[in-house]
Amino acid sequence: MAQATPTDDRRRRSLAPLKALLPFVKRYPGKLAGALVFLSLAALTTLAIPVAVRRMIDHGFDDANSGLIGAYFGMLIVMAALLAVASAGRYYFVITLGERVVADLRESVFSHVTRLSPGFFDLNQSGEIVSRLTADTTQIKSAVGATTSVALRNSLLVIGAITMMVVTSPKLSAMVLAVIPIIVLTLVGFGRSVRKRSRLAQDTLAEASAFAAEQIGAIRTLQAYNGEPAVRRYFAGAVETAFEAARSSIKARSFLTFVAIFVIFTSIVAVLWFGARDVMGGQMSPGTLGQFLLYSVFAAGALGSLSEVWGELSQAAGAAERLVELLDETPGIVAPEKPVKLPADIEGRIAFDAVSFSYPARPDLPALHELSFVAEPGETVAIVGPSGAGKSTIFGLLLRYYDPQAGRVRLDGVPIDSVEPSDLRAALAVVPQDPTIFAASVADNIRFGRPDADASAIAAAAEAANAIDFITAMPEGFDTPVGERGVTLSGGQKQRIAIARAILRDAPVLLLDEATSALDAESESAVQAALETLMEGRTTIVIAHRLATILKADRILVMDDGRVVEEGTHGTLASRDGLYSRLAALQFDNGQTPQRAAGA
Ligand SMILES: Nc1ncnc2c1ncn2[C@@H]1O[C@H](COP(=O)(O)OP(=O)(O)OP(=O)(O)O)[C@@H](O)[C@H]1O
Repeated sequence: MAQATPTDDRRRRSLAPLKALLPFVKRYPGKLAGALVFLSLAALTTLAIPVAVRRMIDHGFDDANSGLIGAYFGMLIVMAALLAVASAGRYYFVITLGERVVADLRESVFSHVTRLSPGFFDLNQSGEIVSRLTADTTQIKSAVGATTSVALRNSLLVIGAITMMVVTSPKLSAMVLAVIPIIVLTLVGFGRSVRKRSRLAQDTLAEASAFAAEQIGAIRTLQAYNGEPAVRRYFAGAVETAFEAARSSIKARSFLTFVAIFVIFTSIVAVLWFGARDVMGGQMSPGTLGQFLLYSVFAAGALGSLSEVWGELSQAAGAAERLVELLDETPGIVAPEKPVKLPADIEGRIAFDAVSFSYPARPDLPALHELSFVAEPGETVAIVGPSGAGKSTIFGLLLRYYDPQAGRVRLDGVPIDSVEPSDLRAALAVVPQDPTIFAASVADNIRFGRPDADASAIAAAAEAANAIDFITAMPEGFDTPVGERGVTLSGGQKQRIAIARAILRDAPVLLLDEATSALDAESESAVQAALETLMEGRTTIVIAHRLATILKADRILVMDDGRVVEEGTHGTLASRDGLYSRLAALQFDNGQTPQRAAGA
């Protein structure tokens, strides 16, 4: 995604990206407080146990105090109960907090992604973004929940146990404490390397997901070209790379665990040896040694877990960093601070005024050069021109998917970058060449044009779009699911659903990208008739591929290489010896004579 800079590199070495999660955690002070209370309670109870054990060893076995032993055991059971309650409470609060934070994080990342402009998606793969939304957030879930709680509990335990060790026996403590810096340094050093490797693993995984999503989406083409083996090999390769990256991060973590546990327990054995000599020499009571030993085992166990947890937190930091990058991505198209309102009754005058534009993915290759034209209210303007001339780009700019580098686009005299993008888009209805059909019912697909439309409005739109016959013939009529991207529909049916959607939208300006694929004569005339209903009384800009459409247009703009090179009606343009007459001869005829096409 974003290019790595030296600052990125510095960030990459710390747990800092996890800080970005704080605002999400702070939204739930109740859960956070609950988690902290139970966390501290569990740690305190654990820390009290060795004291009870010492009293039991030193006094419980005296004949004089034999009655006390029952009381000591009773006390231990109360502590066990407390510890159990505190641990259960901690688990509940911490895990729900983790789940809550990740749910919020997913919502906000997704909602941010929907705000990003198409320019961002020209440069990033959708499958990769989905992987961030799922795989990375899952990794953060365990970090925010379980891992943080283990980290906090163990930090409290380490601090508490060490304090109690010093209180119990300063001499023995000094020996144990000498090894702590060794452990901490190893932790920090390995944490960095784990984090870097974990990020690499997540990045590779995201690439593999993006690849898989694309291939699965194109399964028909894949099979038609016998591309399965190559694609399988590629995916397996990507997954193996991700596995290797994960394994190297796990290796680093295992070694870290080995060092921590070995160093810690060796130092405990040493302490036990010196302590035992003190007990035999009468300088220390057996209970005190027992108490000290328990504290050092607690401290050691806690430090051991901390080393593991550190690795996990470093991994989560890698994932958080990727999400933060996505959240930091600013939309290329922003609403103006003080948006101008479009007139309530939009007439639909469209003006391009010396517009120059190149796509973010191809900054050096202008798609439009100082392009100017006007479409008057109610007028039908056909745009024709060779492939790559910039026809679709005009739609992209009008919909404000992108902003031009120079020049202005106006709707009813108002520059479109001074209005709220949603207001602008509400004034436009689009029928693309290859309409997007969602995996939903026919009715839901049409309702996409106006979400509050009722069933009768949807049926009326389907009727006007000449779609009603095939819809009612479907097994469940309007409620029939159409499959992913409408795989169960024919090309002409998809187009008519898209037209019904645009009819329902009832916007003053219609942007129509005519399908190039040949439909059979019957569905072609059904689609054509539906379009004519739709165009009535609206300003229509149509990227035209059919002579029938061109003949009906009020005006034709002929485009070549990002410029309007000719303008006029079919009659005037065809009689000139220009690009239009050449295109008309080659492209629009399609075996149809003008007369037949006009009458279709
Ligand atoms: N998202 C994009 N990123 C970068 N370049 C693009 C993008 N979309 C189009 N282009 C380039 O911009 C130029 C104009 O493309 P455009 O899609 O507007 O052409 P068109 O006239 O609609 O072509 P066609 O009739 O083949 O659909 C082409 O050179 C194309 O390669």
